[in-house]
Order: sequence, then C-alpha cells, then structure tokens
Amino acid sequence: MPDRISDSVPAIRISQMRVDYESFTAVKGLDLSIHAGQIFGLIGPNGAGKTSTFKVLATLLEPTYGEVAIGGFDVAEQPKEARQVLGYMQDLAPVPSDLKVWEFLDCFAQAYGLSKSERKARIGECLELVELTEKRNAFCKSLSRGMTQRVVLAKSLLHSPKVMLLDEPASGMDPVSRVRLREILQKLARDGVAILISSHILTELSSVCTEVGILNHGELLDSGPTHEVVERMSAGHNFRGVRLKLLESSAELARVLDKHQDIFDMAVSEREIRFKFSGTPAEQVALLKELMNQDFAICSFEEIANNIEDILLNLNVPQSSNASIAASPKAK
Ligand SMILES: Nc1ncnc2c1ncn2[C@@H]1O[C@H](COP(=O)(O)OP(=O)(O)OP(=O)(O)O)[C@@H](O)[C@H]1O
Repeated sequence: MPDRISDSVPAIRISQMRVDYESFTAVKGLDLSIHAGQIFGLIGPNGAGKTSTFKVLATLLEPTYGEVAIGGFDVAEQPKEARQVLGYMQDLAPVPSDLKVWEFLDCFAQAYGLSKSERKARIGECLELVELTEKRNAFCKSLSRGMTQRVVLAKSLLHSPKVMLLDEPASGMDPVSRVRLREILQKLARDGVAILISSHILTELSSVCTEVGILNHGELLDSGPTHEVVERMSAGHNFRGVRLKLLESSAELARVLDKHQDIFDMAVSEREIRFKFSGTPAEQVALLKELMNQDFAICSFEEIANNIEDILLNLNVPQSSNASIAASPKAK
C-alpha cells in the first residue's frame, strides 16, 4: 500500500466532525490535524467526547457529519485501508483469558495477513518493545492489569501502524508500566508514528505530549503546545486553587467554608476539600488563621498551581452528591 502520510498530508485529519447519539450530540464540529512524529494528548473530563472521537477514528463509528481521514484514507469511504495504517488501543480492552500471550497475539497477526515466519518475528519484536518477552508462554489470565494493558499495546503494534490511537492507555498501569509506556510512545514517535492519546493521568500526558487539546462537552476549547495551552487557559484567572487535607470527615469544615464569600467551586470528598479562593493574599492568611483557631483536624493547606490538572478540574463540574459547588465567585 502506498504511504500517503507526508508533511502535507496529516496522519490524522478531522474536519468539522460531529457525532450524534439519537438526539444527543457528543462531539460538536471538531477540527484537528496530527502529523507524523507528533504525540497529541486529548484531555477532557468524563463524557467530553474522547471515546466517541476515538471510535470514529478507529472506523468503529460513523461520524454524523464531517470528514475524517487516517493516513489520507477517509474512514467512512475507505475504512479497510484506514484500518491497515492505524493501531487502536481501547480503554480497558478485554483479552481472552484462556489463551497464552503468544496465541492471543498470533490470532491478530494472522488477521493482519502476516505469514507464519513474519508472525513469529513480529510477535517477538512487539513483546520485546513492551518488555514482556518472558511472558510469551504465560496465560493471559495470569497477567496483572498493567501487563494486560501492555499485551494489548503489543497487539495494536503487530502490523507496524503509522497512526496509533490510545484511549486511556495508562488506566490500570502501575507507575513502572506507565514510565515504560511513555518511553515506548516516544520511541514510536521518533520512528515517525503519529500518536493520539487520551488520559486522566494528566501529569503523565503533559510530559509525553508534544501538543494537547482540551475537549469539553464535545467542543475543543483550545489546542497547541502544552505550555501554551496551559498559559492561555489560566490567563485572567483572579483566583487561586486550594487543597485542604483533613484527618477526619470534611463535612463540617465544608459547611463553614461554604459560607465564605471568597470561596467558590468547592469539591468535597471524605478527607479532602478543593476550592477556589478569590481573596487577596492577606485575606488568605486571615482565612488560614480563622481555620486554625477552630477545632478542625487540618493536616495540610496547599495552593494548587494552574496546571493542566487544574484546568481539567475547572472544566469538570462534579455532579455527585458528595461535592458541593458554587459556579462562580460569590457577589461581595
Ligand atoms: N452509545 C451511546 N448512546 C448514547 N449516548 C452515548 C453513547 N456513547 C456515549 N454517549 C454519551 O456521549 C457523551 C460522550 O461520551 P464519550 O464516551 O465519548 O466521552 P469520554 O470523554 O470518552 O468520557 P469518559 O472519559 O467517561 O469515557 C457522554 O455524555 C455519553 O454519555
């Protein structure tokens, strides 16, 4: 098959893509271009439309509207060709527990049309890449969740794809596997593979991605080099993020904080409270003194920098009953 990816043809091109589920629009007019060698991180809270976007790119879901091409092949009109250039690692992909690792990989290698000798060599290379060579004869069911994720990654790489789609690949991985994943992605990118990755582990994502995009309610709010996006999204904020940790239930303290006029967007969990504080530094000192004078078991009071995690936190308005929220700074 001719290699259609070049400097002028993006590896992934999404133009005005919309995804509707009956009357609900999950993705609203998305535009995105990702080139060979790029690692692009799609960041967004639950329900932002990340998986819907990945499913369209992986030819598993037709977009309602718009044009989507992988390696120059339109996913709706040339899905077979597109599939040959893409590798898709879905969020927590199941693996058959009664197969050995090499048998599982061999099934997919056969489906990709590799000959017996090619299959053997390629399975060996992919297992080496994900550092699971010694698990070749192990049963899939005996692997940890992190190792299973790495086997799924090896499976997605069997046909040497030019485009990799990884939806939440780090979920379930231990820290060592995550570092390994980062190294593998960087190596693939150096070899010219275009990578689209989504994750909730944002610190991991920002350190590996060349660019990021912030998706919320199906709309791309911003995209570009990571530090530029963080700067733009944080610009004009006249508040600081604060995180309080407690040794006891945070409910009573949350009630006190909720009455404070400079505190908003409060998110409360069992022993932690996060909120935004719009007061001056002197007012922050006064708040801290006031809290210390009361009988709360506060073990830390920490300012959270405006990083990509805060941006996501700002977008992700909690809906659960254990979170109380005020949408904007309270009127003074
Ligand atoms: N088959 C479906 N039918 C109806 N609505 C759906 C369907 N699949 C997804 N949705 C809705 O579309 C929206 C986007 O879902 P999607 O899974 O793409 O988001 P996401 O960013 O991947 O979220 P998460 O991180 O929770 O997986 C959500 O509101 C979801 O409930």
